[in-house]
Amino acid sequence: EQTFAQQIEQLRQTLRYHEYQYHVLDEPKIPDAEYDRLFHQLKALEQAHPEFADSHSPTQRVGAKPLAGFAQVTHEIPMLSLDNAFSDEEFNAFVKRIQDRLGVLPEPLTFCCEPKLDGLAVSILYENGVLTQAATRGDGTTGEDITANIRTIRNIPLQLLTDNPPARLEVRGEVFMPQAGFEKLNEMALAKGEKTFANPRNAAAGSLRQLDPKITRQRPLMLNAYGIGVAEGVLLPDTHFARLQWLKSIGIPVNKEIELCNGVENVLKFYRTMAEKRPHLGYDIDGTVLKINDIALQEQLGFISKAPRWAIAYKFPAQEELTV
Ligand SMILES: NC(=O)n1nc(-c2ccco2)nc1N
Repeated sequence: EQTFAQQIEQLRQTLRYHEYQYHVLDEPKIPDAEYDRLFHQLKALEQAHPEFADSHSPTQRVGAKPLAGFAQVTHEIPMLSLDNAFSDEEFNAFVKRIQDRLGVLPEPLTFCCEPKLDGLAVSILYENGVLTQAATRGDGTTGEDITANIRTIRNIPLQLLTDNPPARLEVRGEVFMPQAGFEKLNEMALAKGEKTFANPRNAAAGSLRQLDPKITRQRPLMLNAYGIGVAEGVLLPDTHFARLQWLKSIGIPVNKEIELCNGVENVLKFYRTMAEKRPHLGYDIDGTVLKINDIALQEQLGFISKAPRWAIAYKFPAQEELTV
């Protein structure tokens, strides 16, 4: 005979497991109706026994009342935007710049190749395994706190699926709206005489900027992780691809098209393959993102900050504040 606390905890674990199977592995073990039945059973138990309330329970996705505005969040590690290539020549020039900068290079050079989802970049912070904050990319340094809205996205876990979670883990990824959900949303908007969205990216942006999480919750949004920002209390794998696999293993959804390519020819083949797949992926992509897989090489290469390499500001010493 289980206590109510044990029943509640067991249902929470069971629901987290099935969310992982469905949203991360795409291998549901039970029909949706069974999941819904368990979900409502947990909701009823939690309502009958508020002493066991837990904000990280799978039922706690729509919490807060509408916000008056969005707080600002400063990214500890800037979320910089990507440089672009529009031809094989430009990609080859990118590789040549790397070779010139690094001198000796492993041969072949391994790239982690990813579809470039056309959504909104976000940063999601997990502290001791629980989701505590989420923010938009903003200008790369400062974003908007959209924690309440991010919590409503079904494939984002409220708690990491691991027994020894990192003290702090910042997941970076793209929130997007699949095409089918976008079309259904616009149909409903038309039927209700409301404004429609021009494309899934605008729909995703508009849905994340809702001040009322109850509205965001009704929008068919999804996350695909593509990187890690802050990571404390965990030893991360030393390649990007292995880091993405690790994220997937602890419950974070990662796009299934991502693969490793050895050498420029295979990278360009991935690019052409993704171009062919593009019309029937079910979500918008606007290209591919091709990353050096080895983290040590990434760190050697670093970032070209937004600042131009050709100008410098020569400042006067700070003036003593005039005390009035
Ligand atoms: N949008 C998108 O799918 N992205 N964006 C990155 C990225 C942005 C900065 C570093 O990596 N990676 C992927 N797959």
